[in-house]
Amino acid sequence: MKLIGLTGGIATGKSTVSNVFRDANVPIIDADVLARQVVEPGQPCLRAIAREFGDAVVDTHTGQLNRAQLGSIIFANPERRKALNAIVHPAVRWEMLKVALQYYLRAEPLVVLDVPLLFEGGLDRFVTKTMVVYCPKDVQLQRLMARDQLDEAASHQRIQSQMPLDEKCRRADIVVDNSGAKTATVQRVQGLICLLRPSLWSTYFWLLLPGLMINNSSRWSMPLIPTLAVIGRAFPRPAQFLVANALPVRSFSLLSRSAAVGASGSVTASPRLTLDTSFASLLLPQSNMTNPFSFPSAPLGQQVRFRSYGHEYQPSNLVRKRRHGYLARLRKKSGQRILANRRLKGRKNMSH
Ligand SMILES: CC(C)(COP(=O)(O)OP(=O)(O)OC[C@H]1O[C@@H](n2cnc3c(N)ncnc32)[C@H](O)[C@@H]1O)[C@@H](O)C(=O)NCCC(=O)NCCS
Ligand SMILES: Nc1ncnc2c1ncn2[C@@H]1O[C@H](COP(=O)(O)OP(=O)(O)OP(=O)(O)O)[C@@H](O)[C@H]1O
Repeated sequence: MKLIGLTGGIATGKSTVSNVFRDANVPIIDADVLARQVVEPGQPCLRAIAREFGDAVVDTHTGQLNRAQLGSIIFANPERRKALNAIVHPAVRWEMLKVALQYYLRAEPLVVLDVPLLFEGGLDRFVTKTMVVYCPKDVQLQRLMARDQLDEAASHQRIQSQMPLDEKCRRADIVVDNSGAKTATVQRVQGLICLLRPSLWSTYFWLLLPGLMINNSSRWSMPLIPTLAVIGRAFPRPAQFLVANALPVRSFSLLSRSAAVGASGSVTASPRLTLDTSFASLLLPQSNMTNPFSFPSAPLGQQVRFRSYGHEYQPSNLVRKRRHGYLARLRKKSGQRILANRRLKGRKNMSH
């Protein structure tokens, strides 16, 4: 499993980048989300915070942590911040480890660890690659002030509570420039995702490795971890990390025979692929509505020609798409590189 450590300065755009990963069906372990979970009412961390900072930081009516008040205390005082980190960080790390293990057992090839304090906490040692989201200081300040409704002094305090962004960029394996428009960042990250996705073989190799290390003489240890992975896949992903929409809707020309035809005219071959009927109708022979694979959009009794007949050169769209289509490109490393390059160049069409 490739673990990408995603970090950056406060409000430089980590969530914006992690959303691109999420849309590409890459699981995210979000430290900010976990840091909120471990201070829910009734959690030991919340009791420890109340002991350390006084009951005033807990809302008497709801029992929730008063985040604005605690924020104003810790961002103004490095000692108090250290005290809070000492309470919250061990619990967050434990949660991160548990979720990462679940993803490992599910044989997820690529997982993102979104941690604002990745370098400060020394967690960069445990990830395969570190990725820093960068934007210039004045842009960062403006975005932070606008998003959190903070004045300039308070925003400066928050920025200075973290390692300088330039230092993070120096330590990073990958720097994502988010100083321009969001769409440019999204395209850049989509290209990176194609390059970062490990091949099936390397995923399988890393799954096998612990089995080999446990006992390399036992023939049962080899398939142990992959078997666990298959079992793990049977369980749903941890609820908070469920992906809202797996893949962007796009046209695929490879129709499976089991494709289910929806009432709206869209054809779903699997939960991950949505087929555009306007495109697919060019490729499938549809004789009439009694055909179980016909489209609701085809008029009753109308014959739809699959191809024209003649003696001139008639390239098959189906064969072309099978050889050079999007799915064919995804299958090979070289194809993935082509897609990544086209994304980076901002091409409108990814493939044939
Ligand atoms: C102080 C708290 C209550 C303020 O809550 P608030 O809702 O205003 O901010 P939120 O949690 O959304 O964090 C916003 C950003 O602030 C920065 N930040 C948060 N905590 C810290 C910290 N201890 N040190 C430096 N920066 C921090 C991060 O960049 C984070 O993305 C909260 O941030 C907190 O509990 N922090 C301690 C836990 C922590 O370190 N979280 C960061 C990830 S582990
Ligand atoms: N390229 C961009 N152009 C304009 N606004 C942006 C861009 N990227 C992010 N923003 C805005 O900047 C703000 C901060 O972005 P985001 O929440 O993604 O940062 P973050 O690094 O996750 O913040 P935090 O450290 O607080 O978790 C948001 O209001 C977001 O809409």
